[in-house]
Amino acid sequence: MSKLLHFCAEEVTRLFPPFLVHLEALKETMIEYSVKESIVQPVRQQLTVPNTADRFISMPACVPSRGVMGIKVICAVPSNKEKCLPTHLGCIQLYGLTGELLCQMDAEEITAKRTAICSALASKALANPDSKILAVIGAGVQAESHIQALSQLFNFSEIRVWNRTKSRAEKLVRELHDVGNFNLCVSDTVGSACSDADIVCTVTSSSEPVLFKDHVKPGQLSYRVTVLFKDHVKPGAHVNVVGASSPTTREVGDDLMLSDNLVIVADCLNAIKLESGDVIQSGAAPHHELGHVLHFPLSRDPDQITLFKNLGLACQDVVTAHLIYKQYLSESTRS
Ligand SMILES: NC(=O)C1=CN([C@@H]2O[C@H](COP(=O)(O)OP(=O)(O)OC[C@H]3O[C@@H](n4cnc5c(N)ncnc54)[C@H](O)[C@@H]3O)[C@@H](O)[C@H]2O)C=CC1
Ligand SMILES: O=C([O-])C1=[NH+]CCC1
Repeated sequence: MSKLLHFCAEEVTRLFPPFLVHLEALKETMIEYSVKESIVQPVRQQLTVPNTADRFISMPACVPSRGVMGIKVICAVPSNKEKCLPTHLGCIQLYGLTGELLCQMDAEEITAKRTAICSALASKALANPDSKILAVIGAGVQAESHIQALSQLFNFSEIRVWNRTKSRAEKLVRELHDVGNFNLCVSDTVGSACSDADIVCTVTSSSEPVLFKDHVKPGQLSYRVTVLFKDHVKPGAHVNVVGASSPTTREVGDDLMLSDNLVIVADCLNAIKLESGDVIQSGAAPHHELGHVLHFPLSRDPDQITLFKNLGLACQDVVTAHLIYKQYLSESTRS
């Protein structure tokens, strides 16, 4: 093997594709995955570190149309927050179809941005195009990337952030005060953040189990956290559910998951049935895949609530890493 090309976090930032290029590439990728079925991607492996909520996740995908395959390994370590370390750390290896290792790169920014872009694509396809109020539940890395991405596609007048630790929401609002021409503010409760919101994003993680008596089914041990209930969400709203990507974690109450008025869209129908605690524990039936609704627009009743379950897919990482690698190659050829 020749010398390994490694892009550290700073180089990934420098080589990162512009927002609209990234958006278009991920839109094509999701359609390719669901409609053309030309991407090979198993449901990822998630190893839980014993007696913790920490996960070691390996995510391979092969994208023949772009001539690449690759794997992201990502460690989700919620308790890193207390140590002031990133809670999602990882690396992507990119290979050519002949098997040569093209490069490897830091996965933090890729994970943050490609996840938010997929929520933005789902929102564009499913939400009211004239959405004015965005509610963000959580104030970590994904909260920031979701505010950045969604505010580029919608003309919001107000964005509200709720977080369990209010000071973190206040910090995020201070940091993003000049992102756009909208009122960015902190809400005291999930209910007040979501009241009249056109789009809601749940972007939380939980480290300690919290047992909610009303929500525990007979025979079920526990689930970690539920932050969003049906009463929080107005008819016609769109919800992106981004946290809770393991069978024992939740963000959404059964009342919303099982509502007759709800349409559930997943990034991957195979994965949602194995990974989403909200779907598995509520018994809700997902209806569509993101790639399908991007290709064949859904006609929906204006009072229906749409919910996009965003688990995150390896093909999104491989395609983003490929855009970064191509930018590197074009700079190398020029110099
Ligand atoms: N769908 C996808 O592709 C991806 C999903 N994620 C998931 O999104 C979620 C957020 O990720 P990051 O923003 O990177 O994490 P982060 O660690 O930066 O932020 C986590 C947020 O969750 C909040 N939180 C923690 N425990 C909570 C609880 N019990 N109740 C309410 N809020 C709580 C924290 O206050 C913080 O605001 C995580 O669950 C993560 O695993 C992350 C990356 C990709
Ligand atoms: O797709 C992804 O990278 C992740 N999904 C949940 C944790 C990390």
